[in-house]
This record gives sequence, C-alpha cells and structure tokens, in this order.
Amino acid sequence: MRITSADVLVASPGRNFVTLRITTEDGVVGLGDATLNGRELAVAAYLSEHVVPLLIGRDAHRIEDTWQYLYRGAYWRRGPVTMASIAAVDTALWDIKAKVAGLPLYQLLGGRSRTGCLTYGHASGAELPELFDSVRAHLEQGYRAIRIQTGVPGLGSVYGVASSPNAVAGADAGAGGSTARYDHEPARRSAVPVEEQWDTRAYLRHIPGVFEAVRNEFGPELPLLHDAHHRLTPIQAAKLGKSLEPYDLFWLEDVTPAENQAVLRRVREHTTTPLAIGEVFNTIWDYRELFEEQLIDYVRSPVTHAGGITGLRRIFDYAAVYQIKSGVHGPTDVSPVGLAAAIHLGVAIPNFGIQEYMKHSPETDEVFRPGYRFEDGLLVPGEEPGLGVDYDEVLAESFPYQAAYLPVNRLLDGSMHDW
Ligand SMILES: O=C(O)[C@@H](O)[C@H](O)[C@H](O)CO
Ligand SMILES: [Mg+2]
Repeated sequence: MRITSADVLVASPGRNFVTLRITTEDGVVGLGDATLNGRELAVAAYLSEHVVPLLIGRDAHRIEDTWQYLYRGAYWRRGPVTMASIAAVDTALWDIKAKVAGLPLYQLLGGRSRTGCLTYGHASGAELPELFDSVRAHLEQGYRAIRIQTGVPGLGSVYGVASSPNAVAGADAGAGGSTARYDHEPARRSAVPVEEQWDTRAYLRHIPGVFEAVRNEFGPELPLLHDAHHRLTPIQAAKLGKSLEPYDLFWLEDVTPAENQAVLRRVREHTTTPLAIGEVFNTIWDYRELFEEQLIDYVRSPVTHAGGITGLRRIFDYAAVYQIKSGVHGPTDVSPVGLAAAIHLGVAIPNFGIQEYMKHSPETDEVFRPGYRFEDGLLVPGEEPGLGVDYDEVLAESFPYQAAYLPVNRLLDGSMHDW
C-alpha cells in the first residue's frame, strides 16, 4: 500500500500545532503530531523539505523499516526536531495500519490492559486561596490527581501559575487568549519570549508550606504532583525532595536540567520522593543511566517527541525492567493527535503510571475532533478505527500560524537561568 502524498499542516487554533497527514494510494489517511512548542516551523521545514519527499512511494505498512530509515538514514541522530519529525511519520503510519485493520489503535498494541488512563490536571494559584479554588474546580471536573504550582513571594510571574494578578504585563492572555479557563499555557504569542524571574532560595523556602497547607485542606489521599521545571542544582533538588517527604507526593518532576543524568544519583541518595523526568528527552538512549541505576520512577516523554509509538513503546518496555512507569507529557502543546496516540499506548502497556491532561481549547478540539473522552478522571480512547482524530483542514486554515515562544528565565541579578 503505497504512500501517495504527505502534507505538513501548520495551524493555530488556540495555539500553534504542526500535523503530518499521510495519504495512501487507496485513500487511507493517517495523522501524526509534530508540534515542538516555540520551534514549530523548524519541524515543519524538516518534514516538508527532507522527509516528505522520501515518503512518497514507500509502503505505508512498513512502519519499523520507515522508522529505521529516517533515524539511521539521517546520519545526524536524535534531537527534538528529528525525533518529532520521525514521531509524526510513525504515528501517522500506525493510524493508517489500524484504519486498514478496522480497529482502534490500542488493539494493535496488545489490546486493553485497563479501562482508561488515569490523568492529572494542573491546579495553580499565585496565593493559597486561589490555589485551593483551582484544586476544587479540578476535583469537580473529576480529576483524581492534581499538580500543584504556586507563586513565590517576591517574584512576579512564575512557571506553572495560570494568569494571575502577578502576571507579567502583556502576558496575561495566553496563546489561546483563554489561559484563565484552560490552566497554565506558558507559550505566548509575541515576537520575542516573555522574561520571567527566578530565585531558587525563595522558592525552596516557600514550597513545603504550600504542600502542608494543601494536605491540611484536602487530606492525605489525593495524589499530588509538582514540577520544579529544571531549575535546581543536585543538592537543592535533594533538599526539596526531602522537605516534601511528609506530604507524600505522587512525583516531583524535572528537579534538575537532566542533561547530566549522573547528578540524579545525588538526589536519590537523599530522598524517597518519587522522581519524574524526560519531557525534553527524545530517545531511549537518553534514559539509559536513569533506568539502569534506577534514578527515576516515571518517564515523561510523549509520543510526539520520542519517535512516535514505536520509539516510546520501546522506552516503556525498557523502563518496565526496572519497575519504572509511564507518566506521559500532556500539556496543550501536545496536539489532540499526540494525546490520542498517548491514550492508545497508555491503555495497552503493562507499566502505565499516569497521563498529564491539560484540556485543549474549544478551537483546538473543533479542528482536530478527537474521539477520546475524559470520564471520571480517566482519558478513554474512542472505538473508531485508528487514532480516532479527524483533522478539519478548511477550519484549520482560518487559524494561521502566529509566532509564539515559551518564556525565558532570569535570576534577580539579570543572569539567564533555566526556564
Ligand atoms: O510538565 C509540563 O507540562 C510542562 O513542563 C510543560 O511541558 C512546559 O511548560 C512546556 O509547555
Ligand atoms: Mg514538566
């Protein structure tokens, strides 16, 4: 079954997305997500200039061979642009294979291991009352696990806090213009990135009290998560993990900028708070030390950035050897195509942990028409053949790409810091 066309679709229904649509000679259409937040056009160019011409005429059923052809064949391996491109091709080919089989994709991945994927939502507030309201709103929507992010005294806009009185001037309307209703959307439509401020000592002093207050208000059972967003040194990370132990976190995410995987040993020596890492990783190789030395508990890579279903399933199998579970990245910069792929994979794999879920805007869902449902805190795949996502290209064209960037971070003395 030959591939006859592949189209790179860039649109901004609420925020920017890059979607690959592959069509076969008998008219079967598959979709893949290639969105790389703030660097979207680099992936679009990689796909349209260097990958699409290689796809025409290939057998759409040869998923593994195409993966190897694009990975080994590029010579320049790994990296987010390459791996998001391969992910889009791989996901679209799985979508096609499942449609040809007449089955929802999870059936080709081994069938259901569970009803649906347990999700966590993003509660946030600059101050405690606002944070508590946000937690309550998430509980009312059915979420059974919640990420907690708050402002830090003395700092302005801080990572993870939805539009607030402290928001940086001009940055209070999110990429979709709907941040207040749709959680924290850090990408901003602007010609240059917004600048945020950071002070690690102020953060480390503040955050344990926030978790103490949340536990006092909401009790011991609710699974709570927190994202430190790559900002700490190993010893600061160890200190944070230790100070949060009384509050029994489900996980603490991205404590250090994990390019240097060995530093996680230091964190692990000091704390039993579970660790999640990997949203900026792209291959199985990036996890080798972390898995073999059992330095983390959850894998954060999404289908979109880790070489597709083929790449991520292999990472999960490797993780399972060490009792490490999935914790797939799912903010709104993963499109409904990428999220659907994660849900199909998540209901099938044995070592599922949790799925991040930040609801897409209505404009996004109108363009992508996803078949999955959010029910009782779970994401449940649809039963239609394939991924169950149906891209409305005509509607998408009414939402042209708009430059948008993730923020950058500076310490109070003006030096650049990890965001
Ligand atoms: O855990 C998360 O969802 C965040 O770290 C986001 O991926 C990041 O803000 C980029 O959108
Ligand atoms: Mg994160």
